[in-house]
Amino acid sequence: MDIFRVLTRGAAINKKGDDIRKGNSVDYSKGDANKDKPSEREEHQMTKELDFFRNKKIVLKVEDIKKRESEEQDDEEDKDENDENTRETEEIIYNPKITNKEEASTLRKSYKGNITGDDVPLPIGSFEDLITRFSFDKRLLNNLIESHFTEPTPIQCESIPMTLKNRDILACAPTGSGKTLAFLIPLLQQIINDRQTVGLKGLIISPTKELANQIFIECIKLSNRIFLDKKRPLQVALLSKSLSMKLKNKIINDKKYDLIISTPLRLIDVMKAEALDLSNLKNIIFDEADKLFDKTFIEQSDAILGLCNTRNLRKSMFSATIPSSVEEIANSIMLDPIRIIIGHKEAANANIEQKLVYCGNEEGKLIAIRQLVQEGEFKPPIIIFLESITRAKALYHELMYDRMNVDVIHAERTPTQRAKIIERFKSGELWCLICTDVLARGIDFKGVNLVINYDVPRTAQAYVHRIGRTGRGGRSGKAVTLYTELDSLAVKPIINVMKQSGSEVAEWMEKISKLTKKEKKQLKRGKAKDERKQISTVPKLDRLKRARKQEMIEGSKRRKYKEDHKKVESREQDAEAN
Ligand SMILES: Nc1ncnc2c1ncn2[C@@H]1O[C@H](COP(=O)(O)OP(=O)(O)OP(=O)(O)O)[C@@H](O)[C@H]1O
Repeated sequence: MDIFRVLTRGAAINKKGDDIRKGNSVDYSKGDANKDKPSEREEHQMTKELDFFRNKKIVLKVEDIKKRESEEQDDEEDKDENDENTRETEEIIYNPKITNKEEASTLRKSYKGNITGDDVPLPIGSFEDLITRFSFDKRLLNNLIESHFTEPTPIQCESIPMTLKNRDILACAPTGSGKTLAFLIPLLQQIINDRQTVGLKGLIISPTKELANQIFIECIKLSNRIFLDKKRPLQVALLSKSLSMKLKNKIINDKKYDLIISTPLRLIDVMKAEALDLSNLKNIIFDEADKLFDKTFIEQSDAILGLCNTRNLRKSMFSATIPSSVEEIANSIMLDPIRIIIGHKEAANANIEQKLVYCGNEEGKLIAIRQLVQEGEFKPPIIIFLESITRAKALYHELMYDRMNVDVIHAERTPTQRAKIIERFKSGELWCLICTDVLARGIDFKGVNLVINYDVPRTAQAYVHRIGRTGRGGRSGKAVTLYTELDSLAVKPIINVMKQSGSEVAEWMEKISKLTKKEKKQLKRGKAKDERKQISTVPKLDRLKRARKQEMIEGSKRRKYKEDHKKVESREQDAEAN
């Protein structure tokens, strides 16, 4: 499989980072990868993306704020920070963009927003609107601008004013469309508004450690230098194993944090030990809500809600996919909720070009990957999803053998290993990441070019989230799903997603109807999963040779370790004798 060696020569990755917004993107400017240089049109698009301050008026205002801030810091060092916030916003005159229902309706039409509920507040048309309508905190606004967030995305236009009006919300918006900030910005503002109260005021629940960590990092950036009074900074924590031990052993005060981000089990463990004071909790957010209320997590989410029993607790649910079963749950636990749908509920992000590739059988899948390489479609960074740990490992070994720059993440890898691999992938050092569904949701790798579903996902939701690792933050991306004879049922929901997302579909796909109940049951039973053949295109004899070679290498490593160990022991004995 020399073909993969093509990938290890020529192309270079810019190791400074992958944030296209900071001008650092994968650099294909050398060797064979020269052809992958962004076209003029793409460059123009990138420049447009980089033009954060399209509205010149905002630039002036931001500069005004900063100038005044430094002048005032010199003059009035002892002034109460919070009084200053209010005065500052009163002095600067902003023109809100959305002032009436007609403007709101035009804005909503522009992003296909379907908002239902009683007494729905107006959306914001810019972050400026927050200042006029909600006395938005100056520091928070500065932190947003310093992170280059100058205009709200559609889900942010809707969810921020609704949260600030204390409404429960159920929000569904495409992958990579800024849902994290959509709940973080108003939550932090709520905490600032409630600055007199000491103790935990907000909880964010996420299904995986990686996602919880990502939300925490984003939250730290946004809450930077925000003080709730002269000496008390706004305190945010990720509920890690060590923090939960410290809370349980009373090494840390249970009122220390204003906001905690956690996975369900870790939180329940701390709550049950009564190591967190929940008496002042005002907000709870379920990110990836459909996951948190599906059969794997529902008991845990229910337990959390049972333990958070403060009056008027505001609840929010966010996801890129909200099936009707989750809507029912939301309606049963929320008070007078507002339902926000951006785009089509069952569609994938429209920036993703989706493709289905028929491979006949398992061998065909490896051949299809080689073909992608030959056709120049295999442009890193790439994520490949498989349905099980065993299969992810097998593909990893297969591609490793071909000297591909690849690593694998699944539940059997330690948290440290997972974090290191993610870091390498983000920095561009690692080109291709193989994984199971542990990374299918929420994780924000900015510049991913291609997602490959090596195994067809079992549900439309899983498909939307997996392919949503590309095409984020307004960029475009590609998703290729490989399927075999065994997947004739499993591709049906995917074809539907493709149709809903406006993707081009072949004639035969048009004819495919929805799954019948019987077919759904069959799919759930995972028939194809049991019947899939091992991953390899290498003949059996070669595989045996490979295994033998691997055994010899391992054996030689073991012998060397023993010899080294003996040498150290004898040196220590000599030293003792002398
Ligand atoms: N207002 C904004 N302006 C520019 N970029 C933004 C804005 N809001 C968010 N982003 C960027 O968009 C990217 C995707 O955001 P985020 O991770 O919140 O997506 P998401 O909707 O939660 O996706 P998923 O459904 O996959 O979890 C991030 O890199 C984020 O920094």
